[in-house]
Amino acid sequence: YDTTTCDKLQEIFSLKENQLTKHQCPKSIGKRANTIYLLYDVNPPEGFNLRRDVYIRLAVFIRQLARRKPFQNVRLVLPPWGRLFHWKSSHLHQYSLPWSQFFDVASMRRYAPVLDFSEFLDDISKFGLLETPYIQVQNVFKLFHFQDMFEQGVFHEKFQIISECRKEEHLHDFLLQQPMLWEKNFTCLRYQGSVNLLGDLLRQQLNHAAMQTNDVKVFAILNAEVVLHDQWGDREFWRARRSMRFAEPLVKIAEEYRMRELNSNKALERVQRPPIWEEERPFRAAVGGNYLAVHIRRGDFARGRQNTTPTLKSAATQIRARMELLNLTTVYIATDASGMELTNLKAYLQRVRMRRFTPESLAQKALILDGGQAIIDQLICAHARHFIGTFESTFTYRIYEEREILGFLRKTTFNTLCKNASRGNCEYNSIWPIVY
Ligand SMILES: C[C@@H]1O[C@H](OP(=O)(O)OP(=O)(O)OC[C@H]2O[C@@H](n3cnc4c(=O)[nH]c(N)nc43)[C@H](O)[C@@H]2O)[C@@H](O)[C@H](O)[C@@H]1O
Repeated sequence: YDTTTCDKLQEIFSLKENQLTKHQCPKSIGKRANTIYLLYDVNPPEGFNLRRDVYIRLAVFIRQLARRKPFQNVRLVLPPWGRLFHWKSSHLHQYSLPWSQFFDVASMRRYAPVLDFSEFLDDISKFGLLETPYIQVQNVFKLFHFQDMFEQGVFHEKFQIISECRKEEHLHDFLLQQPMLWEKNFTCLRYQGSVNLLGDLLRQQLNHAAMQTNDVKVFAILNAEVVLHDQWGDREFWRARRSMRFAEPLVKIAEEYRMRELNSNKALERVQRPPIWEEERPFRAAVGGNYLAVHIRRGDFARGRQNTTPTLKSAATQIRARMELLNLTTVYIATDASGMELTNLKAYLQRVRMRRFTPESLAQKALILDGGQAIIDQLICAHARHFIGTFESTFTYRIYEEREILGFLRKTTFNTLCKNASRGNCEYNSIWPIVY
């Protein structure tokens, strides 16, 4: 180490009382010049599956940014999962969860330089800050949409500082609840455009703060869902998406369930699943387990989207018809329906072999949590012979994507439950095929 670096760190983190000693200033600093950590978070009410899409926007951006000076050491920090609105099991601890609870972060890291939040804390501690409770965030940007997206009918990419902005009004964001983060500046920003515009914002910040050698900077973006994809559905999108493999324990539980309850296994399903995503190739010969899978979104959809969400009776009629058409005798139901709704659905599906995953014990539920249970549902739907989803549900979209990666024929995947069983005026989800 050199003492100038240590002095600089002292200054960056304003460690007035907690002076760094020579021993706290490790050699590793010299190897990691100009490290920039980009933290982000999404509007608290948004659900799990939109959050996955926001991650892809940022991962594609960070991967490309890391190729340019002075961003070679940029890191995207994955926001800890706060308690999501749809995670109803109030007896479970579901705060500040790492992404490794649900995803294979090592696999994601082979696409873009990402860190789970605890890894970020470890990383920071390498800079001799282990003893101090705070990590200084240089600037937190809270994003807002522009009121008028089109100036004289034209959509321009732009951002603009909102002068009246009170931090106290925005403290409910999960990220800001991490007690060790301390925001030096808090800026509200109107933002319109693709994620690449964030590159301009960061450059502007670095110009202001004249980045020194061996400097460390931490920035945070709140409401990152405001930034748009650079290119939705292109090769890079799909590479980032394919790198988001689920955590192994969840994959295992889904596999065991398919074997036990659906008489299905890998050999029968014949899906594409090489050990690493980088080995996946264009493939359209997956067969899938001998069952129909249906995602029936209820809850807020049943209340607020009545024009497009079928009643349970209508859904059951459509399920029966499709099973007859495909000569299938088992249906797997993924749903957020209440106990009462499930009883009704079963009544409408009498004499149909209907299956639904529930954790086998309290211990298993405590291990997988509500988020893991939803992922297991998605995995089981992804491996079915045929799938039908809910109109405009991101939960359904993620299953479509998973099936595209596994290599199913499109007609077995991009199906939508109609409002009415007669299928007149049915609204269908769009088809976004995989690109390699
Ligand atoms: C319109 C928007 O739609 C968004 O929902 P949508 O895209 O379906 O999908 P998500 O954003 O994931 O939110 C739905 C959440 O409900 C639970 N859920 C839904 N379907 C299932 C299921 O089949 N199995 C299990 N286990 N859980 C399910 C799960 O926690 C999931 O993340 C909402 O998040 C927004 O708040 C908003 O309402």
